[in-house]
Amino acid sequence: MAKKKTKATKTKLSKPRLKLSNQQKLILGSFLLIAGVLLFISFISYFFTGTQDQSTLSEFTNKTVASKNWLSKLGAWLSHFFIYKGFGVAAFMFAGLVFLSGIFVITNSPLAKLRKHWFWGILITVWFAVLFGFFSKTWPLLGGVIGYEMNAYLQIYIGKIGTILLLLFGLITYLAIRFKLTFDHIKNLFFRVKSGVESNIQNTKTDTDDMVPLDNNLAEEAEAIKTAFALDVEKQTENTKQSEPPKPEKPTDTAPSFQVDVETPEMTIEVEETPEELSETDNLANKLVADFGQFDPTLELGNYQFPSLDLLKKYDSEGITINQSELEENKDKIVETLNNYKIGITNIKATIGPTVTLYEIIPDAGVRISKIKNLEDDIALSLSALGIRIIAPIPGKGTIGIEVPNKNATIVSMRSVIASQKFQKSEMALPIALGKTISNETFVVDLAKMPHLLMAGATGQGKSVGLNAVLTSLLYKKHPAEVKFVLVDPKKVELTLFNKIERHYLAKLPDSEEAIITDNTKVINTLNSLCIEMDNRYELLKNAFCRNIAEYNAKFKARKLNPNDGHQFLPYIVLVVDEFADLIMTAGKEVETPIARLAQLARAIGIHLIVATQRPSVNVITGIIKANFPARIAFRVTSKIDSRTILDGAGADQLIGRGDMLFTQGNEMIRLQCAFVDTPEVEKITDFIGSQKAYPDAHLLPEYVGEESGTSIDVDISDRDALFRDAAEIIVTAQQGSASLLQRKLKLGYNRAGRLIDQLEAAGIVGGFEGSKARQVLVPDLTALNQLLDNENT
Ligand SMILES: Nc1ncnc2c1ncn2[C@@H]1O[C@H](COP(=O)(O)OP(=O)(O)OP(=O)(O)O)[C@@H](O)[C@H]1O
Repeated sequence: MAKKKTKATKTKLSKPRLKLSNQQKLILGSFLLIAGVLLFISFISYFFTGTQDQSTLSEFTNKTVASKNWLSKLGAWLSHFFIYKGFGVAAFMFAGLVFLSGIFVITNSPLAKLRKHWFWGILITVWFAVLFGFFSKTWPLLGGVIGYEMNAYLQIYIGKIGTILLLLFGLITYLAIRFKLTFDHIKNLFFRVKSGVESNIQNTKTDTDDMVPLDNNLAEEAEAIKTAFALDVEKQTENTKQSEPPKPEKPTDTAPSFQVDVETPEMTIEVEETPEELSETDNLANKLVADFGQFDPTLELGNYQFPSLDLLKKYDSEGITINQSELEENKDKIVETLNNYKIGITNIKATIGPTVTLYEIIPDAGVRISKIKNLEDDIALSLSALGIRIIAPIPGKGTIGIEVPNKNATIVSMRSVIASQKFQKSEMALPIALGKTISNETFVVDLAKMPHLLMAGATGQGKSVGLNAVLTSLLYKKHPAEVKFVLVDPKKVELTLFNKIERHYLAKLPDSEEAIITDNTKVINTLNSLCIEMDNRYELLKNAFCRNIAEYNAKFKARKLNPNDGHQFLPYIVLVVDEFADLIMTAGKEVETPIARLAQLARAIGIHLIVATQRPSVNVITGIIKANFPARIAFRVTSKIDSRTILDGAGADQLIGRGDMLFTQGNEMIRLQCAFVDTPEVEKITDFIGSQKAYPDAHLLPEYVGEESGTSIDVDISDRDALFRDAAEIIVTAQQGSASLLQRKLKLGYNRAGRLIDQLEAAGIVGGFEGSKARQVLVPDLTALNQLLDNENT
């Protein structure tokens, strides 16, 4: 907008203006105004006094000879010059032009416009002079000498008809250029005149006309079209600046309708020219964007600084070093082992990665691939190395790959992947720099496209580092307004550092104190709250006619969605669950159901899940979870079965650990070295972000009222759980009214334990729900409990 304005001013400035002082302009302007008026008066007077003044013209300097002109001698001379010797009546145009010039000078209007008026004014004058030249013999004053001479000159060369046609051509050209006249306008005018005449005829015949029924039919149709295009008719009339055709004096029902019917085909052509109309909301949105610019979600933390690369550590052992002797040695061993089994090779090529080197071989014709695949252990034995993986064949390459770990692995630093062009220039919604591939290329993926990530690996193989790498990537690329994390960390120590950025990047339940969830019971509430958030977001998307969060946010930024209707900019939400196995063990279905629901539905509304587990067994990673997590990362696992569970194939058991991983998004498997980010680095980053201005609170998720908070529950004695008495005894003995105690002691799921607590409350054994505190136990000891329960039964 600002740009547009400056442009407009520039164009205005470039138009020539008079370089005079304001006083000089006033003097010159008023002189011209007066001159225009004087010319006009003298011209008028000329028609009354011209003939009498003829004789005085030659006596201009003679003071004794007076002129009859209203402006005396000067008037007589000027009018004679302009009208008689000049252009006849058309000379009035000069009076007008001089007067107009005065106005332009005084108001300091652009001279270019004035020049245009003069140009067209002179042309009109000449045109009229030539036209009136035809009548010069009878009325010489009409066209003046110039008009007469020009007319006569043209007649000599093109004759009378030619001159008339030339004048007509001049008229058409003038109208076309000045008033943008088109053929359609002429046609319209013609039809109007024609229909006007016809309607007059109709008027005289209406009483007796037996064609009325037919006309009525036409009339109905025409009436509809007429209403639809009423606006256009008006517009056309204005544009062409033609005078209105004679209107029928008092139109009858049939007559005017018939008239419109004739016009219809021309109207249709005009419709195509009509610019597309914007809806009211679009207009308003455009106006708002023009006034305030696009909505900027980052404005509240406008001064937020992204962490700099210096916060990340540089490692000495970075960069690939080629150990030629190691390469040769491995190559020889591979060739030798294969030869021992009578497998010939036509070609061998090595690609050195940060942790492993890929040897690509092309076997002789006729060698079975499965034969090489079966030699995995033999090759591993001959190379005396862990983690040999054979990829036979490498998809899309027509070679067989043998991955051999390097003797000295190089660290892939977080700094190197964050600094890479690929990451810095990525336009992804949620870019993650995972690490480097075997060909040493930085590997960047979009979490929003995955859309959820499952991570598994035995303890100590790099899962936590992997999670940190994911979170760090997002911190380096996304503003606090654009992404929020929900962190679940049952181990309580892995993600604690992120507490420092609670008010920038974390989301939590309204009543919870800690943003990072470490208590398994709270996870259920959070997951259910995320489900509510998901439903709310779907509602918003539906109302905004958007299919996904990106479309919705783009529309919101363009101010097409009204915040008063509940619309708001939606940040992406990334839910990170560490130690998923632990959660499933303690809460079972109660966790699985909302996780599966989120995984199934949340992709479009910007909630993405990252679930990490140590134990990738089938009762943790159930079929329903697996089906909804197409993107998986496997660090080293201990068994082939675990590898199958997580990757649907072997391979993860052959990794070498320390961040060596396999990544799949459903199809091919990519071996990567995970970027390494150490705890002090994460601490520095979170310190840096945490020290900056933050939002007043963490992003609040919708409130979820869990089952635990149920108030008055009347439970029938006969409906009590079979374990009711046991539960009551445990609670009374421990004097602690908590569901988790029952879960532990009775090995129950959360749901059943919660129900038991409700029943205990109804029986008056424990008190009401008290938020995060355990319920009060109302029965002091087992004797009292027995008494109470016995009394109930009688
Ligand atoms: N990408 C990596 N590059 C180099 N070393 C790594 C990498 N990832 C992990 N390591 C090494 O492995 C160690 C263990 O990693 P990490 O703490 O991530 O394991 P984990 O799988 O989370 O274990 P646990 O499940 O017990 O928490 C790290 O302290 C580090 O020394």
